[in-house]
Amino acid sequence: MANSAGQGATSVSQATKRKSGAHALPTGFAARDLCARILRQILAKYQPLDETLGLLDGAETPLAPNDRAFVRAIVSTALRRKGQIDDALARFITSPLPDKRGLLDEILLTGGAQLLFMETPAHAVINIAVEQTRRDKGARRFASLANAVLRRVAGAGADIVAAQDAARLNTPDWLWSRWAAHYGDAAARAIAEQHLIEPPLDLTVKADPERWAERLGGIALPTGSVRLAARGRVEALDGYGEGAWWVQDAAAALPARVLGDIAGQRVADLCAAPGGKTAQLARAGAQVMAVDQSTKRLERLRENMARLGLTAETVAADVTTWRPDAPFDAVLLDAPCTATGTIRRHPDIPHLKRPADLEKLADLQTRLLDNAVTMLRRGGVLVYCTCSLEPEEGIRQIDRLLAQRDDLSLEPIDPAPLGARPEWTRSPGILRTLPHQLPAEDPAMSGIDGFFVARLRKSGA
Ligand SMILES: C[S@@+](CC[C@H](N)C(=O)[O-])C[C@H]1O[C@@H](n2cnc3c(N)ncnc32)[C@H](O)[C@@H]1O
Repeated sequence: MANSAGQGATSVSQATKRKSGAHALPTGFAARDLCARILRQILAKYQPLDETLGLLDGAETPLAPNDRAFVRAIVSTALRRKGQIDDALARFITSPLPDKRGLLDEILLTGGAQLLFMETPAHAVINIAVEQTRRDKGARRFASLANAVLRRVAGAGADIVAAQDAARLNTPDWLWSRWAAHYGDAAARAIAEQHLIEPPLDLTVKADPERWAERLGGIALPTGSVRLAARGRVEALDGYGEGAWWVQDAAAALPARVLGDIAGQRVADLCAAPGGKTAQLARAGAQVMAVDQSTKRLERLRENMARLGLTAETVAADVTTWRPDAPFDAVLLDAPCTATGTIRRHPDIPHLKRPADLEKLADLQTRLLDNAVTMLRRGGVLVYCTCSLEPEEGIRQIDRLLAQRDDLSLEPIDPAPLGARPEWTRSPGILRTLPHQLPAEDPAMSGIDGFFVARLRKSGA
């Protein structure tokens, strides 16, 4: 990882100098400038990280691959560690700042992430941050403040970080108190600690996980996923072009398998795109109908299936109202949710989601689930899942459904064929993973997304 002053950016500085006739920008300016702009989009405009990274492609002068990776690393660190960075910066900002201060906060956050967590040389970080401040109309008057604050953070940063409660500071209060109430204080802390660790890459392979693990330099997990510490473009990894595997967190690979043997069955994959679970169902020999309301995301699903050489019928429809021509043998509903179980992979989530989002999504899940049940034949199996840690999006949906319908019952999930750990299947018919529940000696190979999965059967033959 390029963590020096941002290799590859010299050409950007020279080009800018030639164009404007102004003095040369410091090496690495373009990368840090993009970081501040990306962070602004996420923190002030609530745009998801994946979408803001599109700014990388729209850059006036394209960034070198090293610089692109550096931008991703800074932004991800800034989001993951924002509570700690803000706490460190605040110690040296002695008087309140006016509301109008341009990109100052994002520039300081970009600088703080590098100084405190990325071992980037302090002089480069501070020079660039001061130049960014000078060039931003709204922040210009704070250039000497940026200089003084970042210098002090550079000097005292290691001691400050050593004394901080990292898990607590980086977790919003509302999420911390919900997790403590539902899972207990120790689990809430363990979850938050796992979020600080950059997660490994998990793959679902069509066959032979042991051989692929060896070929790719990773490990085969007991669940059958292949886990790699590898970084960089997944398209460049062995087996991508031939469609031997797809990217899917080890927990995300469990719900489709909870359906059991589905070979030859008609299976509905509801809220299917981009198709990680569709691929599993098709690979298991089912006739799959993949339904999603987003035509754009369904297009991606079709591309993914084509690369993998797998087939599924696709339908663009709203699953809260859609009716199939005939009932299905099995239904998988992977409902949209707050995705608080995936914070380690998406460190923007705590900065984007609010309690009101939870309420809205829980209501949508209720409507999706109620309609999904109507698509199931008598005697058929329904699997409901979300990648959320919040009970409203998991167990409470199932409790409500069971209280309203006497033709459905929870059916025990056998952990053995799933390679599931005992703590994931503590109540019959429910599987629940928490982010810290797949420990490993090497922290970089640890963790699993937080998923809720329920298996229900409709009575009758
Ligand atoms: C959690 S993602 C699904 C991930 C997918 N199952 C996979 O494994 O790759 C949720 C999906 O729900 C879709 N969605 C949201 N509301 C919907 C609705 N009312 N009807 C159909 N699809 C919906 C979104 O477009 C999104 O693709």
